[in-house]
Amino acid sequence: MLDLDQNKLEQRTTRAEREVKAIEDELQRISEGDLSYTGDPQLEKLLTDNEKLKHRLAILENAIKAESSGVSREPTKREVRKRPTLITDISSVEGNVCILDELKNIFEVAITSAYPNLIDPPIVITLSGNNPKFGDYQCNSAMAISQLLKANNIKTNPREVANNILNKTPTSPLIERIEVAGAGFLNIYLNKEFAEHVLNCILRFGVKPPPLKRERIIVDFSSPNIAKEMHVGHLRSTIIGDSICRVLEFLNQDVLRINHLGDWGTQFGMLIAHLQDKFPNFKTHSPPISDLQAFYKESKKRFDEDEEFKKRAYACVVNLQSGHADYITAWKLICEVSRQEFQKIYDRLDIKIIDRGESFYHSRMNTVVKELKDGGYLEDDEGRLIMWGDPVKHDGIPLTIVKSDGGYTYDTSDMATIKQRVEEERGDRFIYVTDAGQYTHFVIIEACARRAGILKSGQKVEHVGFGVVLGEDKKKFKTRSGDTIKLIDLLDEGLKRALDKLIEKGRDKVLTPEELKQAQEAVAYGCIKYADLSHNRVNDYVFSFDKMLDDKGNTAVYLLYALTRIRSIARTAQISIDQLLVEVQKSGFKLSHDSEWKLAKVLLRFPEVILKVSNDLYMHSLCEYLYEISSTFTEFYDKCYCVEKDKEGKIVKIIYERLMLCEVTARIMEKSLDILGIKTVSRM
Ligand SMILES: NC(=[NH2+])NCCC[C@H](N)C(=O)O
Repeated sequence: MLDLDQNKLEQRTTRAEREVKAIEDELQRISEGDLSYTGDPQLEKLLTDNEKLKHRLAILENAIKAESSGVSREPTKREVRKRPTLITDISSVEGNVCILDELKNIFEVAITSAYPNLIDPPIVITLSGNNPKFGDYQCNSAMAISQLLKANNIKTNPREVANNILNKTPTSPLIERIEVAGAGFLNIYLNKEFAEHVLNCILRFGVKPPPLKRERIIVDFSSPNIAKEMHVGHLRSTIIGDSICRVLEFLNQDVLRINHLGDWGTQFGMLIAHLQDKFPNFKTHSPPISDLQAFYKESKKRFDEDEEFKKRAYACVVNLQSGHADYITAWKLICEVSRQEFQKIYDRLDIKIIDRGESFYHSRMNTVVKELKDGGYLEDDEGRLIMWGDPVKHDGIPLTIVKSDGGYTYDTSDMATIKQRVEEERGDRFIYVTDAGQYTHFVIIEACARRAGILKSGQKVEHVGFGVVLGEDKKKFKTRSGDTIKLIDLLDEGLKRALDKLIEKGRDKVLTPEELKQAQEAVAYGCIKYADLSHNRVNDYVFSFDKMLDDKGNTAVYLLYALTRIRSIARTAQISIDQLLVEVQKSGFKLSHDSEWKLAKVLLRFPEVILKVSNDLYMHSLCEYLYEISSTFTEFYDKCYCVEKDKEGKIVKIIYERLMLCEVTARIMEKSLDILGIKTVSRM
């Protein structure tokens, strides 16, 4: 009986143990991701698909590894780049040729034919700097290529690579010769004949832009807020934004200049309430608000101190938002007063811009909010609706799309704005010029717009940020009494200081009153713009009239003087541009003196400087270039006389080539100053 029981018990134990073992095995397989035990056909299919994908992934990973280590292999069809078309004949070249780009093309051809199996080899061309020993430009690809080859167990050294590249470099009318130097540099010497031809073209046809694919570019700049002051930050945005538009317009881009005025928001509630009290008949008689800032301050004071007023202000917002006619009229009146103030600044600085403030997007905000809601992009956060740029990582801060009271924010308006610019304006490039503090705002706007599919690949968002303006004491820019400086007052002071400077130099005695006034304005506004543009915009900058009106160093005054001096050379020679053209065609144009050649090479760089600036939007490179032209010109003029006079001051000889260099220099300087928004004068 006992035996029998024991037997049964043993059998049951073994069975149980077997079952436990089976369950354990299954658990093990499941935890390793193997679900095959289920026998579900759909799952089976997914599992095989998964296996296939894993295999594919391994192949791709290997390919990526091979590529990043620079392994050379047969390039795939897609990787074979279209061979660039090179310039073969000088006469086909015009004055707008970008030498740097052509050299890149030449060396792309050379390098890809020397190393056909290298995927995406580095094509590094730079300006050689001041030492003529290193040529005019350099190709520095040999070192990097040699590294790539070594990583792939191909024994070589940079000099050998440089020589291989040199052997494959096609001849070009741009290049006189190329030398292998040092550790494998390729020093490139430009061809004088080519330079002479280009300068001749500029003389005959003017300064022409290098070709660039036309894009629709929306530049959002200036953008002050209604009823609040337009401060020095907005001045920076205005100056930088205008100059960016100018360079893009010069390059034949389709530019839309937008003033994204802060013309919508809760501040209008108190402004309207105050308007109703102060000017009850505002609907029939335009209210004489001369100082909107003071008006703003008064209404703010009442808003903060008077509960009754506050309630009315809120009611006004509701009425305005719902489009009540009287409230719209009041709002328009207030906006108009501000606009007229802003326009005074724009007129003085010669700024063209289209007003399209936040209110323009009022109804579009509803649409975008609905779309974002429907798309499942919004999350509830204690009653607010927020959107993350990255829904998984939650990097940075999210946008607040709808506030807990149902209202919209700056974020909402910028989402509606970017959607309008993509879908209605059909923009390719979206540029925002604001203080550096708004950088993250635009990063998140871009991320959210991409996430929501508003922005497509190929469409670029660029935030052009800038630093704070400081006073000479390196503190926040304020008046002596500590008030914020009104822009109009600042411009007036500029005018006064410019006139003082001109009188100090005795210019009032030689210029006509009209010329003096022109010079005064050119100097005043020119120096304010140039001081801003000539610094790397991301840095804070110290606003100093003394520094910007200095006629030595890299200032507008120095450049404007230099330009008038160059212009006066042809005037003393009494040679018109037509005569100059005839003479130059007769004698042929030859660069002989070293200083002429040096100046010519600087002038030839204009297209590459313009293309660089239009791409990175750092205008200070153009200012540095202008300063380089002007100092190279001075060096040339010191060494090379253009007009020879006898003891009595009678002209005995004119060197036309040199007058021509003067003319081309002046034209390139004028064009550059024009791009910076600076007016030039013929006499100063
Ligand atoms: N789309 C934009 N958010 N543009 C910039 C607007 C600048 C804003 N009004 C300010 O004063 O700071």
